[in-house]
Amino acid sequence: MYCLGTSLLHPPFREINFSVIGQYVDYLVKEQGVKNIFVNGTTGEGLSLSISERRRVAEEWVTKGRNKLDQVVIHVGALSLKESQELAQHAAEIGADGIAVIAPFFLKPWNKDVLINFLKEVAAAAPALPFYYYHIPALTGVKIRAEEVLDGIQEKIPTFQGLKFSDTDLLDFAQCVDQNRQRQFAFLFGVDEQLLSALVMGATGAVGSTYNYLGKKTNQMLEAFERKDFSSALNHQFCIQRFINFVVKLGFGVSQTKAIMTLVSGIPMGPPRLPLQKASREFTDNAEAKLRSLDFLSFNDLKDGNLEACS
Ligand SMILES: CC(=O)N[C@H](C=O)[C@@H](O)[C@H](O)[C@H](O)CO
Ligand SMILES: CC(=O)C(=O)O
Repeated sequence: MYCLGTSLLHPPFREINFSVIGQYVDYLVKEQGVKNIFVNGTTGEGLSLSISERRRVAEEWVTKGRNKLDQVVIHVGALSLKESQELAQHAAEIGADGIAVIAPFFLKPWNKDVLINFLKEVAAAAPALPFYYYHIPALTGVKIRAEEVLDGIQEKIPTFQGLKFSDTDLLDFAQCVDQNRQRQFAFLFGVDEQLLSALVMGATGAVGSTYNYLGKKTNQMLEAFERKDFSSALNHQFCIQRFINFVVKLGFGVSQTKAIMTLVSGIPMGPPRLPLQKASREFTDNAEAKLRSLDFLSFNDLKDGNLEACS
């Protein structure tokens, strides 16, 4: 069974608008079929929030998601080990389902052992919570291969539950799977445009920004893959890629995700925080036209004779 996590939260507005989180939960569950949430990660600008904001955001997702969501995993990574531990402990107190941690990215661990020592100290602050290592080398600058990090990790971190792998190195990803076949780890893939390839390599789930608004489409791909209908799965992946490729060429990142999600869901995600800049009007208009042409934003009048439509 695959769990399709979305990455969230988009803190709506520069001052976080906590009041839309309940609506956001309902939208993801009902409209996108997404019931696993990854809070305060990349897309949620977790590292741009203060510690007290991170705590409140986590609380709000856990509370509003109760009896609606399957899992709420809180990203608790920080440069300060102490803050990271405090967030881990808080996640346990509020009843989150797991915690995830990125590598510290200013003063960096230079080898696997040092990185694991850091992760271990965070995990120990929440000894009853499943722990995920969030591998995102392009953003942290910590390039230690995930396959190395996983080697022997369970002995060091007894709560180790899995990997969130946000990198395009499928050799590294596949080796993580292959070398841990006897263990019940979760292998969550984080490059949405390549998810199908990762599924072939043994991914057990996915966490990504586009599942906010392409969750339903991605679920169709997961279902096709599960019933071994690989040609349909590939068609779904191509459709998703047509959109991602289009926005990547315009310049795609966290700000643009917020703009698209506001457009598609109608829930105001607000602008990002500095140092990010709000997506331009031109970007949003182009992205909207593309979503319509692919029928990701369904408008009946477009369906007839639309060669590009994906649904
Ligand atoms: C670096 C980054 O933000 N990655 C996101 C999550 O991990 C992905 O969901 C990408 O936004 C997506 O794959 C499009 O490239
Ligand atoms: C996209 C993602 O995985 C994150 O927000 O961390």
